[in-house]
Amino acid sequence: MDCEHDSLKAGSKTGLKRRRSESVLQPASSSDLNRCDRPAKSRRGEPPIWANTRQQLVDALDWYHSMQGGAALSDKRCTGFLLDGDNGSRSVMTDEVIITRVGGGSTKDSQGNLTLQRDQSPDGNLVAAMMTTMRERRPVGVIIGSRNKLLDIDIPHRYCVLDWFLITNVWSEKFGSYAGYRFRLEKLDWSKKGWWTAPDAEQVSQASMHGDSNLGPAERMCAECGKFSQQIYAKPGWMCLQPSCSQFWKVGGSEPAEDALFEYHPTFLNQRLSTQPGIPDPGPLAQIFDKNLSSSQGTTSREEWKGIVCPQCHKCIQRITWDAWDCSNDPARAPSETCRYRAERRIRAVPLLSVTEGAKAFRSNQLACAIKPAVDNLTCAPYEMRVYEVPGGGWVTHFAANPQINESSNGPNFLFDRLQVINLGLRRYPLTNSQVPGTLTCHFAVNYGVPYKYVVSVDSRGFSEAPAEILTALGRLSWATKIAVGRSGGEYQPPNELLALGYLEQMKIGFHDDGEKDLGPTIATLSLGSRSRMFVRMKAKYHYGVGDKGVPTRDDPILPGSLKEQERRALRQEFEAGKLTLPQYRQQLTSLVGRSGKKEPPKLLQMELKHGDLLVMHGAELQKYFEHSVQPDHGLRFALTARYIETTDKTDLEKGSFRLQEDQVYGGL
Ligand SMILES: O=C(O)CCC(=O)C(=O)O
Ligand SMILES: [Fe+2]
Repeated sequence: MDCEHDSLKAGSKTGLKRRRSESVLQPASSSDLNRCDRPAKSRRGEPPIWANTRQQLVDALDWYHSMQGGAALSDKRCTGFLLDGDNGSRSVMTDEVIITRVGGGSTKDSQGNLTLQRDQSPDGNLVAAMMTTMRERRPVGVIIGSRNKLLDIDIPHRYCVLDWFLITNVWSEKFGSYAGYRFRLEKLDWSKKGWWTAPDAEQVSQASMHGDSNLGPAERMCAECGKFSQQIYAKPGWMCLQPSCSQFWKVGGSEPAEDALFEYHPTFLNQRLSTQPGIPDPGPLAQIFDKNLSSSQGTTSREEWKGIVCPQCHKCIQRITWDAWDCSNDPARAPSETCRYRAERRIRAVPLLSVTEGAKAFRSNQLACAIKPAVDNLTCAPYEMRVYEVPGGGWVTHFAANPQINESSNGPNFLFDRLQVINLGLRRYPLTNSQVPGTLTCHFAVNYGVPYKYVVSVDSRGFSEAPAEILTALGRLSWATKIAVGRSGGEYQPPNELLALGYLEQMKIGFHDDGEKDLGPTIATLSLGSRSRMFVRMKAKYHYGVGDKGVPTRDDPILPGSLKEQERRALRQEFEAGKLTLPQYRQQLTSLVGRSGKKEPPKLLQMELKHGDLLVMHGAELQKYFEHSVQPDHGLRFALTARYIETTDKTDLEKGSFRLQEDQVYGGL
């Protein structure tokens, strides 16, 4: 048995006591990232896989698909677990065992500690998945984050993979006033010490390696409920762990004091369950191989833009550039990183027919629309022009193409083929307002002309450096913009910026607006390749009139079609007439809309964008109060979007100026 753990003490509410250093660990805060109060111990080795951001892990590891929270679930099982800052009280980590909280159902108190707000249910997704995974004895990949304080080593990177572990126990305990779940993880392979252990840590004894049968079960039956509970703690002693029992979490009839000392029972801590037969072999934590040794041509499949583990430095690297995996191309790269691994991948050109043929027609409800378009088959024939007037939000004009348009010289078919062979410089950028720092867009982008900074901050190349195809597209976009704006009586401003987006399979652009401060009110897009669906909806804060925390939206115009529009207007009038105080107005508004600000507002427009189609959004309100998203559904797609950006910056103006060749000017067919 590994004696190191014999008298391991779990912390009281104020922290954790551990025999090695007897120091008290305070809850981690973001300011003490990577810093310990005592000198860090040296460690035996390096992590087999690591990452700087959460999305790097998620992109490269099949078993860790979770952008928030600790547990990664798949098919109602837990496949991976991240131990970062908030482990909760009584958590411990030894060389082979981790005991921590299941997580979920908590909020942070004023000191940043996670506290439960209600009892955690055994039927909740997380707890149920933990239990199923334990019962089925499925190995779980474990990652440690640098905010974790359970180990007194310097954790070398923001996220480091530990190893495969087994969930051996899941049980309930009391945290403050509520019952929550905790679990015990045991390293699957004890034949090698983990990289995180001290270089001089004792090797695991033969008895522990094979399971120590002398330990015997430390279980007792509760005299009150008749159910068995394991003895987790030597101090304060055995407790019934059935939350429904009146004796739950009690020793001798009363609950342990807030500052009681908890000491794990050696039998519980050192039991070895991972030697039992029937545990599936999880294989390697990731396939690590040099992509330079496989084909240098890629496909447009999802596999192509997954992350890989760098064969040289073992960092999870994302597919950031269109045509390479490049370890140095990491926006979160630390100054100490020197790896230059790069695997070039040209995406094999796909014929247009492979993305336009064979798509199943959308069902009518997939395109059902609250707003009916005015259809005009004459003005721009053979384009069919569909004009949607969005109440309170301007116009969306859809120019639906046909084969005659697509096959014409310099037309959409030609552009689709060409964009696949020229080097556009497409790459993924970090999202600016993401909740999880470092999250990259789910599409590739490149900006030409005046720099455009809204959705993502994209470097810009001047139109003088742009491939001819970009200017050809600009000619068509200018034509559509002029017609759409003219029809709605607006003032035409020629575009000076073009954003090209590239979508591989399963990529998309989520809901966003294009309402940058200096951005003109008109945005035109040319779709090439895979068919896609575009959605337009009112922003939640205007649809509901309250934000997701229930606070009324400032300057809410109460748009036509917004939720409880009439009632909201009446309430507003009462408030403005002084019949309601501000708190009364807020309270009545919130109860009127049912604090539904978190639910997704309904989609007002659902349009099918096909190869060759042009789409123009016109009206500043369309960007201010509404948002749009696009979901390609059948493979490779490019979207070329032109805008007018107001600027006085000389360099930017120069970047945005262009002259079209005669064959790039477009006047319709
Ligand atoms: O892919 C598209 O069609 C739309 C792109 C878009 O919304 C944008 O570039 O802002
Ligand atoms: Fe957009």
